[in-house]
Amino acid sequence: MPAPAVAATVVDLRARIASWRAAGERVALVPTMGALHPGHLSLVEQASKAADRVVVSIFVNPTQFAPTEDLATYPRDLDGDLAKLATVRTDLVFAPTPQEMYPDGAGTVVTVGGPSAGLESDARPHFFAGVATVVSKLLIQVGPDVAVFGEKDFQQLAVIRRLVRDLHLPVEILSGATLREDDGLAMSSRNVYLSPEDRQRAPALHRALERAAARIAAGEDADAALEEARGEITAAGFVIDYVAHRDAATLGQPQDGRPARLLVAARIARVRLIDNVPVSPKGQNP
Ligand SMILES: Nc1ncnc2c1ncn2[C@@H]1O[C@H](COP(=O)(O)OP(=O)(O)OP(=O)(O)O)[C@@H](O)[C@H]1O
Ligand SMILES: CC(C)(CO)[C@@H](O)C(=O)[O-]
Ligand code: BAL
Repeated sequence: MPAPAVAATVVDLRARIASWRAAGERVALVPTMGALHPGHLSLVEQASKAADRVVVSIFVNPTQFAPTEDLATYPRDLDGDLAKLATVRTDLVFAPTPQEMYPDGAGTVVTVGGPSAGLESDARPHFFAGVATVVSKLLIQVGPDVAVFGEKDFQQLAVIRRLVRDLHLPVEILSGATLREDDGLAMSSRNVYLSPEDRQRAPALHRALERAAARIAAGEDADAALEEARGEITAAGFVIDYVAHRDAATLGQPQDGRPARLLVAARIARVRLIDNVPVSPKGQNP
């Protein structure tokens, strides 16, 4: 397939989408920060099954980075991303500049309650307002029927579902399963920061979560299972931000009989990784 067309301005984006709308076509949006990997491409494939036209946004959103974080060094490779998108059906890439997205004087911030509290917000207090603001803008700019987000960013997914619900945005949010490397490490654009040694250690995150989830599902004490997971993750060389057992929908405390999730964020050297796995409700284990 040829490389997809690129729109850099909201005016151009809207003109192209208007022509599809005039033909009665359904539109899907896949928001990304680029440096695409197979996990992103799986979301694009899911989008192409749900709509006639697929828009992928590539924008490293400055408002979700703290001044101490990696905005300047975040991997960027638009040409490489376009070549990867040519292998799946993408009709349009929206790649705005920061000035296009946040024109001088832009001062509107979207904050979401509920699932934003705790976890990522404890380590990155600025994060969800930045994400909610840029995702609101993208949803308003594109006006898609569906938008697809990855379960890898599980709290982000819950925040976006709440944003869409609370603002009555007319879009269906779909989620895509986490694609993993063969050794279980969740694919992530930031994995390129890992040294070869830390790359060897990194699958410990997923292994520890899976073990703890199996123990909790088998009826063992959740606090003990989490403590053992923390020990394994620390032994692999990570500094833990959180290892948590939460209700999968609200991200509040887990409730008996409702789907739950184990979530982790941890740092190895200067690289911060996140991951999560499901826990089957009691009585529903294989
Ligand atoms: N391994 C994966 N499998 C499926 N979806 C993913 C995966 N990694 C990221 N995504 C999803 O892709 C979308 C864009 O994410 P983003 O561009 O931040 O990529 P990322 O790999 O998560 O990068 P980062 O290293 O910044 O976390 C998000 O909805 C995210 O949840
Ligand atoms: C949703 C998103 C594209 C907003 O910048 C980003 O947080 C991401 O890539 O997960
Ligand atoms: N995938 C989440 C984007 C971020 O960490 O900024």
